[in-house]
Amino acid sequence: MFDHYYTDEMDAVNAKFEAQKIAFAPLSFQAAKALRNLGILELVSKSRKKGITVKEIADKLNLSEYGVSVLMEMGLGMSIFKLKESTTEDLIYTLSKVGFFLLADDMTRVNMDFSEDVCYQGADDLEKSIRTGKPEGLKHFGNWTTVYEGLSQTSDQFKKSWFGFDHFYSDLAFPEALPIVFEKPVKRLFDIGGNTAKWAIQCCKFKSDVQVSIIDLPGQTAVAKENAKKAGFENRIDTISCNVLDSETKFPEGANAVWMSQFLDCFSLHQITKILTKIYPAVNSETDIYVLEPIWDKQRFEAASYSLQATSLYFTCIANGNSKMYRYKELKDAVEAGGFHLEEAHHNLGINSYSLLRFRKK
Ligand SMILES: C[S@@+](CC[C@H](N)C(=O)[O-])C[C@H]1O[C@@H](n2cnc3c(N)ncnc32)[C@H](O)[C@@H]1O
Repeated sequence: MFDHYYTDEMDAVNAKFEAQKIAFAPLSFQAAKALRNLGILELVSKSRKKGITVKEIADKLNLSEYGVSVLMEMGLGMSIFKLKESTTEDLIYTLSKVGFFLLADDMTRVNMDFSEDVCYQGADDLEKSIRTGKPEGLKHFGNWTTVYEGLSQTSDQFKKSWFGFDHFYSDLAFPEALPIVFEKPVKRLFDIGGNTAKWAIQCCKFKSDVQVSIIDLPGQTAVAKENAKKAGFENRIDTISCNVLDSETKFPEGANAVWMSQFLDCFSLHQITKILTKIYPAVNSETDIYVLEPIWDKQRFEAASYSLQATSLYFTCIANGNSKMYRYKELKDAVEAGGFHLEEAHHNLGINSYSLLRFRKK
């Protein structure tokens, strides 16, 4: 945990400023997005140390000086721009470090697109979601109980930002997870929540004799099957369509390893234990159960913890109404309550500090 989670050292002047940032957060978010999407950040970046005026930006981008001025002034307040000392009447803007990250940092881009295309409208229903325990914001996209039921039917823009977000985070941890999982011989691996088959395909490329079964909802297994075929692995990757929460769902037997990446965060702690209780009879004492998750109290950087804390709210108002990004102990305890015990934990996988946890039957 970061030290300042325990202390309150900020002076009142700065604390009041922080409170205003929250009070105006919807507007500042939209301003930053407009600065990025209208090409203003890029133009200011290209002006380098020389800097650029509102008039120059307005002329180059064919926008009104009024429109550019309100965005630039808010950007100055948000520390996206810095002013250059000048003798002229006009303010001369340069790009700050914050502006650089908004323009060029992948994590910031992926988070902003996800906030805009997946979360923004539904965030207005957050309070209601907390009261009802349902993802009240999901109705903006379709009439589903969870986002996973409708994922394959959402708009291209929604899918682009949802998958961009999902893949950005887990993809970076996969290369470091592969040698750990395949340290021991794995002939058959079950990938629960295997989604687009990204992990399954990487397993097949990494190990020439592994067979992977993807277990997921029907909309996702159809896409996974297609992707496995395109990658030339249709004989080594099969799919099993099911809802893991249905009472009739039984997990197949015969896996040396069970893999769940960014999967358990789709469920409440109670449901996590229930899923593990279902896996229990399908595995033996030699089967390794792998859980790959970004855990907010295991992050090296505050920006990463903050991203995860914010992602939890997406689960509340859009995804399902009852899950979140977990703390290490609560996640470990929920899995262990299903009849397993933790064998090893690797933290800090990939640049986003994923945790890879290996469990076995008690
Ligand atoms: C966040 S994605 C993770 C995808 C992938 N494992 C990764 O690491 O990028 C969660 C996956 O779990 C699946 N899922 C969610 N609820 C499910 C359920 N009740 N039964 C089966 N699969 C489910 C979703 O369809 C989705 O493919």
